[in-house]
Amino acid sequence: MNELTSTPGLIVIAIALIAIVTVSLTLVRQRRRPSDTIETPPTAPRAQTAVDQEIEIVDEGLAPDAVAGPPAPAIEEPEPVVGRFRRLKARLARSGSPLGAKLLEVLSRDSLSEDDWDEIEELLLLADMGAGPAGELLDDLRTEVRVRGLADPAQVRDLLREKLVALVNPDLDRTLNLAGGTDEQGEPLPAVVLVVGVNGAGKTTTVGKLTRVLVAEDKSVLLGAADTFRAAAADQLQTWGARVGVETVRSQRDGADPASVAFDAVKEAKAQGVDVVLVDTAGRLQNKTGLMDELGKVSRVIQKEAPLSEVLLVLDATTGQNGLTQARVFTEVAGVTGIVLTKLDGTAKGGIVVAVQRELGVPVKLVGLGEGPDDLAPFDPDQFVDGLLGDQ
Ligand SMILES: Nc1nc2c(ncn2[C@@H]2O[C@H](COP(=O)(O)OP(=O)(O)OP(=O)(O)O)[C@@H](O)[C@H]2O)c(=O)[nH]1
Repeated sequence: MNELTSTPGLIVIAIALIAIVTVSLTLVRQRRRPSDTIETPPTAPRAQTAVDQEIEIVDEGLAPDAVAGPPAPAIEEPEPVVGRFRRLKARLARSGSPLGAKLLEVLSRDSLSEDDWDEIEELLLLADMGAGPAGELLDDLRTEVRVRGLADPAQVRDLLREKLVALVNPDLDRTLNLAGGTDEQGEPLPAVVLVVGVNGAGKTTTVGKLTRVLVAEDKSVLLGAADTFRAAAADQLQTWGARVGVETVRSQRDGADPASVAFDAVKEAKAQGVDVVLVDTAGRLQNKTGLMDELGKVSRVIQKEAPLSEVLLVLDATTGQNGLTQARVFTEVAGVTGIVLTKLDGTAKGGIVVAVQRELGVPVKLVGLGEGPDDLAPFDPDQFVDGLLGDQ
């Protein structure tokens, strides 16, 4: 009989096969990234607290479920944040801003007549800069051109650039406050970023893009889907998170109390010791009182767990001056600390940056320049003005 087919031979072969399979499986498991195996933490029933009473927690579906997720797709690596604005600048130029080519065309005329100056003012107004800032810019420019006797279009253009940068105000602090602070025991708390704004402005997309920015900066992140108005919004957020291995706390119930979800998200972020928790909210309340009640409650309840580090108001740049009225309500109600101006790639109204900051007294901190996952950039006044003027 052949040695290999003898009983001891078969046993040796079987042992060798088992050993190979075991070693292979171990190697595969080790190679898998930890975020592929995000699991739902067990949800122990919790005792009713004062906060629970205020927010009338309906336990079913509200606990950190919540941290479930669709089957994890391959984890993506977000683009580095440095240099993003430079990459996206061309989109501003392509959006056909009247502050760009057309303005420069007027400025390059031999000597500027009264009609030319009127045309310049009209272009500034069309770009949604607002009557106040547009008038100031025009007066300043006119005076300086006359006093300095500037005739060379290139010099006038440089002066315009300088004045535009000054209007956008490079001195404002645009850094995101992501310092989490500590609790009474000196334990670190997560930074809590609340994201507010009217529906359709791009809140969920912005939270998704911001998650990627933070992941690219090696921060640990947790998401809270407090937009409970629309179940699809939570799904959308969860998908954004899952793409970069970030968990989402959400309710499984349509119309659950947003404050309750926000509370659970911050509580879970504390328990997990993550750096930043981003809370997405709904923006479709009909009136100011309703909005005030809901956002007030969300922010009060969050602060029982950790202070708010940032309240970001997401504004759609394409709504121009009309969006400002709604924006004002949010700033009154929610204590906004920074603006995210979305869809700047799709508007010829870049002047809205100036108007928004003037009207609301809050700096634009981030801008959305496209629908791609990494099309969100920290706002840079110099690069922005260059983009408007069509400098690549
Ligand atoms: N071109 C462009 N589109 C954007 C940008 N930001 C968001 N969008 C699009 O705007 C649309 C609305 O975005 P959402 O994030 O769903 O808006 P939302 O404010 O969360 O809306 P609700 O959940 O209904 O309150 C989506 O189609 C986004 O892809 C941007 O910077 N540029």
